[in-house]
Amino acid sequence: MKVGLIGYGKMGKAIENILLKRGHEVVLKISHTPTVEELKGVEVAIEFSKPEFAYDNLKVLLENNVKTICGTTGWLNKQGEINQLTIANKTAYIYASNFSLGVNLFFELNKQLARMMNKYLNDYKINIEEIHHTQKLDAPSGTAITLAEGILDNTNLNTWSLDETGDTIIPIEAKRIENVPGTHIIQYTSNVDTIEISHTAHSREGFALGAVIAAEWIWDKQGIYTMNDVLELN
Ligand SMILES: NC(=O)C1=CN([C@@H]2O[C@H](COP(=O)(O)OP(=O)(O)OC[C@H]3O[C@@H](n4cnc5c(N)ncnc54)[C@H](OP(=O)(O)O)[C@@H]3O)[C@@H](O)[C@H]2O)C=CC1
Ligand SMILES: O=C(O)C1=N[C@H](C(=O)O)C[C@H](O)C1
Repeated sequence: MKVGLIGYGKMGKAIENILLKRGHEVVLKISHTPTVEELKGVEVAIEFSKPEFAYDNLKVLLENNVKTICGTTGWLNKQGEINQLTIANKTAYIYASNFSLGVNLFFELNKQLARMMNKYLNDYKINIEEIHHTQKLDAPSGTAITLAEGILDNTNLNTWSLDETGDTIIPIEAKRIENVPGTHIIQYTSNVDTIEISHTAHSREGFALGAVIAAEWIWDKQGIYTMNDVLELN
C-alpha cells in the first residue's frame, strides 16, 4: 500500500514505523496541507495533525479521491461536511477518536456498564477522568467525548461538561501530566462504594497499529466506516 502521512509529529512517526514493518511504502510525509501534486500516487492517507488544520486537510484529500483515515481530535463540528464530501467524491473515510483495539473494546464495555447502571443513577454519581501528556491541544480528549456519548446513548443523562455539574450532566475532568500517552477512567460512586473501569495506554503503539489496520482495511472500499466495522465489534 502506498501511504501518505498528513501530519508527521508524534503519531505520524509512530505510524510510519508500523507501516514499514508491515511492508507498506510511505510515499508522502508532510506537516502542511497537501497540494494536489503531492497527492499523486497516494493510495491511502493517514491524517494525524492539529485540530485547526484537520478540516482543510480532509477536504483536499477527499476532493482528490484519496481514501482517508483521520485520527485528529478536537475539530468534529465539521464532520457532517466531511461525510458529505466522502459520498460526493465516491471515496472512503474512517474517523476514530481512538484507533487502539483496547479502547474500542473499552467503548463497548462502557456502553454495557451504562445500560446496567441507568436504573441506579439516583444512587450512583458518574464521572469521567482523562489524563494526557502536556502537549495535548484539546480537552476533553476525543476518546473521553466518545465515552460520554456512549453513556448518553444508554442512560437518561442529558449531556457532558468539563466545568458544569448537575444531576443529569456527566462531568469530565481533563488532567495534563508529562509523558502520559492516554488514560481514561469512568467511575460510578455511591455512598457505600465505587465501580470503576479504566483503560491505560502504555505507549502510542496501539493507536498507530489501529490506524494502519484501518488503512489496510479501507484500501479496497468506498464509503464511510468506523472502527467497529474494521474490528467487527458488533
Ligand atoms: N485517534 C487516535 O487514536 C489518536 C489521536 N491523536 C490525535 O492526533 C493528533 C496528532 O497527535 P500527535 O501526533 O500526538 O501531535 P503532534 O503535535 O506531535 O503532531 C502534529 C503534527 O501536525 C503537524 N502539522 C502542523 N500543521 C499542519 C497542517 N496544516 N497539516 C498537517 N500537519 C500539520 C505538526 O507540525 P508542526 O510541529 O511543525 O506544527 C506536527 O508535526 C491530535 O489531534 C491527537 O489528539 C493522537 C493519538 C491517538
Ligand atoms: O492527543 C493524544 O495523545 C491522544 N489523543 C486522542 C484523544 O484525544 O482521545 C487519543 C489518545 O487518547 C491520545
